[in-house]
Amino acid sequence: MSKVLVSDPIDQAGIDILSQVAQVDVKTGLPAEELVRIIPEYDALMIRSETRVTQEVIAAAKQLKIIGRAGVGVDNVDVPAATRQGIVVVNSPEGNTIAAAEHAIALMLALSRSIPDANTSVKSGKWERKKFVGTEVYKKTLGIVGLGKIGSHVAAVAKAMGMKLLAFDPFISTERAEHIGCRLVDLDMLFREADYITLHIPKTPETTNLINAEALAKMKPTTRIINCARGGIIDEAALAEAVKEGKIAGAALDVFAKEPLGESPLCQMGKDVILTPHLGASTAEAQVNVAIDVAEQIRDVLLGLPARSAVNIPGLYPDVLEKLKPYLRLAETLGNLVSQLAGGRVESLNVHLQGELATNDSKPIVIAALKGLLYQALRERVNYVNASIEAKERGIRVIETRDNAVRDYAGSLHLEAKGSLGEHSVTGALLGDGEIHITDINDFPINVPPTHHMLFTLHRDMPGIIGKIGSLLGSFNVNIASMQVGRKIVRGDAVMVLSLDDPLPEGVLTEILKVPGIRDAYTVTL
Ligand SMILES: NC(=O)c1ccc[n+]([C@@H]2O[C@H](COP(=O)([O-])OP(=O)(O)OC[C@H]3O[C@@H](n4cnc5c(N)ncnc54)[C@H](O)[C@@H]3O)[C@@H](O)[C@H]2O)c1
Ligand SMILES: O=C(O)CC[C@@H](O)C(=O)O
Repeated sequence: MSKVLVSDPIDQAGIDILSQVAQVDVKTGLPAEELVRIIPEYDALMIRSETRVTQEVIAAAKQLKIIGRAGVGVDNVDVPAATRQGIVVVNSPEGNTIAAAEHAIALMLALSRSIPDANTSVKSGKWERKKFVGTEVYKKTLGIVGLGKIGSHVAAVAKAMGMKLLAFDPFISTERAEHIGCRLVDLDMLFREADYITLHIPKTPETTNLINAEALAKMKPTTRIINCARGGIIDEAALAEAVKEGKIAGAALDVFAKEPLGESPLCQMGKDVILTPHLGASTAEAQVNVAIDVAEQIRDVLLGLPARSAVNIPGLYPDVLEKLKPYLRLAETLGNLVSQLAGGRVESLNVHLQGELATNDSKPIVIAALKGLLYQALRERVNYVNASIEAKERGIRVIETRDNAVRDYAGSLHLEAKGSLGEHSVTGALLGDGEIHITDINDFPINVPPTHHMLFTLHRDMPGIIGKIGSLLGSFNVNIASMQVGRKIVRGDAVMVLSLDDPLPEGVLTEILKVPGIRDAYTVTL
């Protein structure tokens, strides 16, 4: 039975789903070295934002197939290291959108009306009505940085509260922004004009310290900043200084460069700075959503099915996969076959998609072909996650061409590989019942299903040659299951394809190559 480690607090709904297919161990708050020590026994890891899945953890995770992040941000996972090791990383892109957006709105209102300090004041027996005079958000300008899922929901709520909306998002069209009710502006203008600035962007090299001393200097003394996105997007020391000196009016932060925050100048600030401990996603509803979403994906991957929100493999959604599955098998088989014909150290792979295959998203097909191509070198280590990276690292040039004209088959795939045994090509198609057929080898037409042990020869089409190969194999006690010859012209060059019941014993290939008329011979295991 598979084993899943849940290393952060996850809603029981997720644990229940995982328990259907695996032994689930919930061990939260593990020190880093303890996680490295125990991770080798697990097939899946489910986390929220606390667990740091570092390169060291991944290197130790010899059995791990999937890391599930019950939330959006995967910045606590070393995704490139996971990809390299063939581990799928999945998240829940939408499960906590509403929770995070509502937290940003709550912080904006709490900041405007000093709610946390007013609450503390009343509870301490005071009645300080003058001290807590606030400001309204109605008719104020809200600058939204990042107009994705959360930013868009914040925009909808803010618009309903009568706010004017500016937005900065270099990846969103003006039409989309206008549809949401926002005017797209550059960052400089947003900094200068907004009364409230709310951040809803990922932390990337471009967004790290986006709000620094220079940016803060452009803002109005009445500006308030809300960060419910990621720590590190704001330079916290510069922010504390700006609020202290009255360069801006205040800030409300849910996320920090280092979490837990611990000692920080921000903790010394009064009512104009509000801090929450990364609570954006912490609603009962969001926790159920993300737990179910991610647990279902872990369950599916453990059962050999695709994940719907993998961040490190192309979108193999179940419906797409269902349609493509036979073609993925075809691509893998042909990739494996052509790699054995071309020999080790393949330099280039040309993937030519024909007929209905040319009209589909080709990325999964190319990946499947690479997975097959690398199988001889990497065996079970190569999968859909790391095939492209492994091919790139081996310097394999991948060329993709397509031709949507339908010929003999609805869709067929032609692979050409250049390796240490020269250039070789194979074509394959699916028959009506989904059975794979090899329809061409090195431009010689054939029609054979792939089998476990195969022998291919290139020879001169002449009387007696087939009989000689048959007798030779017989003398080594190798049983031939089927045999077919493909030729372009009579008594010209030809290929012979034999399906064998047994692997070819050592030395037989050398004997075959000695048969007069045989130019080349290859054994293949599929
Ligand atoms: N506080 C929490 O608990 C909590 C909860 C959920 C999500 N989040 C965080 O909120 C953020 C937004 O999440 P989302 O679901 O809306 O993501 P999303 O991918 O839907 O939206 C992000 C938007 O940022 C834009 N963007 C990227 N780089 C940008 C840049 N340099 N400048 C401006 N815009 C840029 C993208 O075009 C996109 O529209 C993420 O960082 C996520 O991790 C935090
Ligand atoms: O796990 C959490 O509570 C935080 C989640 C949030 O930061 C996210 O990126 O989804």
